[in-house]
Amino acid sequence: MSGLAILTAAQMRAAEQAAIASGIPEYELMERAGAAAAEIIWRAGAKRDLLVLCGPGNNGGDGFVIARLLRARGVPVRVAALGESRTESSLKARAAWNGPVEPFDQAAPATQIVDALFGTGLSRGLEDAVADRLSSLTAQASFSYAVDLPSGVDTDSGALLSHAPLFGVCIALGSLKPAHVLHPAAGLFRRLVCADIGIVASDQVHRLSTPHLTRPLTSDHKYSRGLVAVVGGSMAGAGRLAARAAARSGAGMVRYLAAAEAAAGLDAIVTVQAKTISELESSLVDGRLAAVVAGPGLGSDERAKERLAAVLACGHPLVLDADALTLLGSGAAEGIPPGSILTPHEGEFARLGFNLRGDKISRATEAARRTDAVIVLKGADSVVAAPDGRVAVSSGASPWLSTAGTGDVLAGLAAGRLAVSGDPFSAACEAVWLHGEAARRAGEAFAADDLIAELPAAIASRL
Ligand SMILES: NC(=O)C1=CN([C@@H]2O[C@H](COP(=O)(O)OP(=O)(O)OC[C@H]3O[C@@H](n4cnc5c(N)ncnc54)[C@H](OP(=O)(O)O)[C@@H]3O)[C@@H](O)[C@H]2O)[C@@H](O)CC1
Ligand SMILES: Nc1ncnc2c1ncn2[C@@H]1O[C@H](COP(=O)(O)OP(=O)(O)O)[C@@H](O)[C@H]1O
Ligand SMILES: [K+]
Repeated sequence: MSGLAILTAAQMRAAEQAAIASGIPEYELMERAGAAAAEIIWRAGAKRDLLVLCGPGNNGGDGFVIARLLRARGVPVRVAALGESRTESSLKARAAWNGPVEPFDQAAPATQIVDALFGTGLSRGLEDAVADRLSSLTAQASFSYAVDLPSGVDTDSGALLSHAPLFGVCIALGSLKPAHVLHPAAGLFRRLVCADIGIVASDQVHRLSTPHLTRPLTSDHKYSRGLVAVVGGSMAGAGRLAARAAARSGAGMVRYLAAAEAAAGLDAIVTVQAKTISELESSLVDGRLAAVVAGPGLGSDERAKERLAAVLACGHPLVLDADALTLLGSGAAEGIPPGSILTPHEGEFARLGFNLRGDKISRATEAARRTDAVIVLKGADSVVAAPDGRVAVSSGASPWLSTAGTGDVLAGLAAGRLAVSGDPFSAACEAVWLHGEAARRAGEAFAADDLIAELPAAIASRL
């Protein structure tokens, strides 16, 4: 289920070198990049007047190619450069443009603007005057395009090294980079297009793609489709949200292991009284259990700790979220059964005590390696990392998801998908995608309960 590859700046350079070694000259890659970007711009803006802003490196070189090719199609093109070109290929592209080049700080606005100032080679923030002018020219244009990356973003972390405007389209060259999917950088464009320039990239790290789901077989029964248990705690509502999401995930059966008298809920969910530790332990002794969810509403007192210990000892694949993660704390690296999924948000991730720095993809990857579990590091950009190094990054989910209880829904959904397939990485990827799709269908100002109601339609869309 891999999607578009995501390469760091160094991996991109290595892929570029491999392409060059295979016989494609570096300048040919620049021509391909410029041609692909020019085509996208032509389709969007046709013959509207265009200003191309070119930087000193190869990103600027791409800009000169874009300018030349669109001029040849009859577009009124102006070019403004930030100083001299400094690379062999960009010098060649500038010479081939063979037209006037205005100083960057004096360029007048245009209907369309192309930011080809900096791409993957940006090593520090833009000077204030440059960043301000880029923002002002972009704000005045009706069509705006960032070539490869919006100038000012850190390629590998998605951090902003200097402030940058909002672009209409970002044209990623050759492959995606982390900044195309990680916030805040991923919020700097309305549309993302990836132009193929013939670079071969590993998709070990990729953008989350739409899953391919399957219908139950005629030979299936409720246990073969996957039995999920949700461990209730002191805040029963959160556990019930997880249980109800699991019940609409495609799994065959859901048991809710109640810590108190169970309130009425979805009748299809089998409520099992599991108030005491021995009741909980015996309810977890069932070889048919394919996934157990713990954490939503579990609580953080002594009783919660004992319940979590019973869950960790049961041996079934787990989905651990919320209070379970907080209780695990720095003990997360030990004792998690194989094939499990952990779904922390950034706060819970910090409490897991790995003391990891750096970008979100690297931190999630390292945590997956240390816990031997799939990590879903949630947020506006959710990173799903497997212990073997595979990573899928989701971005573009509805910000309306930032409402209480949606994480509980994700945990239940992940457990349901895990029970269906038994594969924790694909289950986590499917859950994140379905969660985002359900949010899209739920529209605005929804509650977590509304998200659950949309799950069957989200699943139906991928059968
Ligand atoms: N990889 C591929 O396959 C392909 C890549 N291609 C394209 O190449 C792009 C990468 O090109 P690139 O490496 O030349 O870097 P780029 O982003 O143009 O900038 C580097 C220059 O900027 C300078 N500089 C840095 N920060 C600065 C600042 N704040 N303010 C001022 N200056 C600053 C830096 O100087 P220095 O840091 O050394 O002082 C250096 O001179 C990539 O994004 C894509 O568009 C395609 O052509 C085809 C295939
Ligand atoms: N701004 C946002 N844009 C997109 N998705 C978001 C945003 N904020 C939160 N989410 C998603 O919503 C869910 C929130 O989970 P969580 O923080 O555990 O909330 P809760 O504990 O209230 O259930 C996660 O799946 C997260 O990825
Ligand atoms: K750029």
